[in-house]
Amino acid sequence: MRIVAFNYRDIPNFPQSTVHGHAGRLVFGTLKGRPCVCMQGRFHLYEGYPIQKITMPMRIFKLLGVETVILTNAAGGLNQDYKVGDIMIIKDHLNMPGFAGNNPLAGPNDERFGVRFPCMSDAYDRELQQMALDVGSELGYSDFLREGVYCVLGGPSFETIAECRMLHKLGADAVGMSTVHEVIVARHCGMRVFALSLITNKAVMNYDSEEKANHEEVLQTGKQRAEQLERLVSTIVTRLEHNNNFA
Ligand SMILES: O=P(O)(O)O[C@@H]1C[C@H](O)[C@@H](CO)O1
Ligand code: HPA
Repeated sequence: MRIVAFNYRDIPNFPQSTVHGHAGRLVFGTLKGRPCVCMQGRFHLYEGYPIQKITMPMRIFKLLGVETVILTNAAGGLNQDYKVGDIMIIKDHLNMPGFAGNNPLAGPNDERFGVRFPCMSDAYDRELQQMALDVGSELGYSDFLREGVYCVLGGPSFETIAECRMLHKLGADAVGMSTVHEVIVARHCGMRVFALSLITNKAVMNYDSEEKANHEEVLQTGKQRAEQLERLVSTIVTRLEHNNNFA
């Protein structure tokens, strides 16, 4: 596969990755003939960026002709059935910063991209979720493939025990610090969205627990599952309809 990569720092007005483990490159290439653009590193509220800046790449992708966006993240497992290393297909989200008014679409609506009040009940494409389940089963991943609700918080501090218990009660299966803002902007401008969480750690829910969430564990679990995640995502991409949905 021939690729062309650009460092974020060389792209005018593009935000810079500040997180360890996020390379900060935009990579263009083809996957079995399908043109793709990949972000090696995304942006987070906790890096101090305004929410519109975090999500700016989505609008750039729309202008480049992208039709399908695939997002992946690391998340803490709230669902007690989840194990570290599980891959969760995101079927819905809880947008906590949004509850407090921090939504990437706040402010004047840019009609060139979409409507003032976009629907979010269909944010995560159901056909792509089913395709991921089918691909996962063909690849032998069914034992660690899940479907669930992702909850975004602002970070960077990990959650307290009381917060984890509350989020679980509210219906979240996993908690993280990204993705949802991009999903909202991608859906606003009509791109199809598919998203996955890798459960990199178990959220601490119990006052007797000795476990402590930490970024090293997140990176380590990411490395352990990287190959399988890559196979899952690349197989999904190669099954997207030709001339229609390019990631
Ligand atoms: O995939 P993302 O960037 O959402 O990963 C999570 C949130 C923080 O960046 C980091 C914390 O360990 O993992
Ligand atoms: N909480 C929030 N974000 C995360 C976690 C977590 O436990 N793990 C990876 N990203």
